Amino acid sequence: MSRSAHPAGPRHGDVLPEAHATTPPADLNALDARVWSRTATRTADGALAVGGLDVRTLADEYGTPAYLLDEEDFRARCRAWRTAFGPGADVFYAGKAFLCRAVVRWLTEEGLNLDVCSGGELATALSGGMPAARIAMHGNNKSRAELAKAVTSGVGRIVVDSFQEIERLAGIAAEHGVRQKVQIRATVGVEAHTHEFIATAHEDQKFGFSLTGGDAAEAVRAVLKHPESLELIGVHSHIGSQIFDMSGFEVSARRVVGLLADIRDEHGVELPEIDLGGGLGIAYTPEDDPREPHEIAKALAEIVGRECEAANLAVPRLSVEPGRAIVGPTAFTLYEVGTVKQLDGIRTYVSVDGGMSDNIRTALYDADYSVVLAGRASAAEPMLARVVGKHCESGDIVVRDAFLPSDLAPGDLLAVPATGAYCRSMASNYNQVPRPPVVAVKDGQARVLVRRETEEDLLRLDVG
Ligand SMILES: Cc1ncc(COP(=O)(O)O)c(C=O)c1O
Ligand SMILES: N[C@@H](CCCC[NH3+])C(=O)O
Repeated sequence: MSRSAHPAGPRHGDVLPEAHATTPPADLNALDARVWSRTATRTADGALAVGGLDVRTLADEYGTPAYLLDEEDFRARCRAWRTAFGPGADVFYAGKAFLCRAVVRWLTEEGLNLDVCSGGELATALSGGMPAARIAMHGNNKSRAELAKAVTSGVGRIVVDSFQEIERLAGIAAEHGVRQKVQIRATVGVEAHTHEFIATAHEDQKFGFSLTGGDAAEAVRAVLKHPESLELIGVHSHIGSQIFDMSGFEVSARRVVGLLADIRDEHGVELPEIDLGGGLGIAYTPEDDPREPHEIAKALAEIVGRECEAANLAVPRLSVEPGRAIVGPTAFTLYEVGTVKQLDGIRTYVSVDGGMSDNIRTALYDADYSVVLAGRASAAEPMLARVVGKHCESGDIVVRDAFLPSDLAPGDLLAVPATGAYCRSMASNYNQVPRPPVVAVKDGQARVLVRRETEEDLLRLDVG
């Protein structure tokens, strides 16, 4: 994803059929600020440290693999988004990127709202103390139970995604005597420049109501037929994920405002809100160049303001739903090297003690990551290697092509940055491998947010 075609780089005469790394970095021990969280640094003797803690100590204490989450960075990113959008807009953190109760508390304290898309995410949000009114619920196939829980908990909005769901939700809200606020998920017909699995606004896909096909207008009519149980507050668009190019968001904003104008013309109502979703890309490697929240906020406010003026509409309240852009850069995964296998003339495989069960993104989206030797610094020559996991799958790749010091050996610690989003939340127990813990670090203190799974945890579910 977002991967440019890199020419193969030289390495000990190896043949590198599909190498993506370019030339070795000038300093293999350097921590590039684009991919590392803000408190990541090297200690005087060269080890990686974060939140004031040396990864060697963290590995001893919490084991590997482990996700280490920089709380200060997380909070700073929340504040940057809040400040950029200001009091006239709402920032909903997309819980799917990574959610646990501590994160919910941080979000609540930092003034963010929360987007959930399953009963489990809703339960975590409520259990972590997020006021229900600040929760938005998504999903293309919410169950009756999930809808009922959302309605009875008092969630601030439900984003409806199908005609069946509109009727289902109207019935549930009526049953509970609730007038539920809803937004309509519109498919705005944008081909977002990202991996096809995570683009969501082109016509041929499962989410939302098509604008061009007229389904979005029909969905508005369907919602407005239930004035006692549904209150239509706005239109929602999410064009995809890991996007760098602002033009897709601009087209989306223009089309969403166009729909608001059509609704005003047909029904005589001006809807008070629009949500332009999440999707802002982050740097997984130093080649990626993401936009900052204030640039995004400015661009979106300008386009919405301009389009509303042209359509003679009052500017609606704007909301956005960043997930990856908040949590992605705040964590890295710490692994221990188990084997280093040099296949002469082919490549070097470095096996770590995790893999596709803690980071499926490389296998699923062909995603790029970077990696550094974390337990020490090294002045050895760079070698081009592939960092792989321990699973019974040859596609079990963590970092496809990485320059690491050639004195790398079993027992060394490696750290893969930018794994805060969609790694723990998409982790699996493939090969009955227990999922790693999430450990928050701040000001020299570490705190387990999500503990490591144990074999007992796995066996507890096995009741046959
Ligand atoms: C509706 C919705 N909002 C927000 C997000 C968050 O996206 P990201 O983590 O790319 O910001 C997603 C996921 O793509 C989504 O489906
Ligand atoms: N899970 C995806 C993004 C999809 C987000 C949800 N719509 C990723 O890792 O990039």
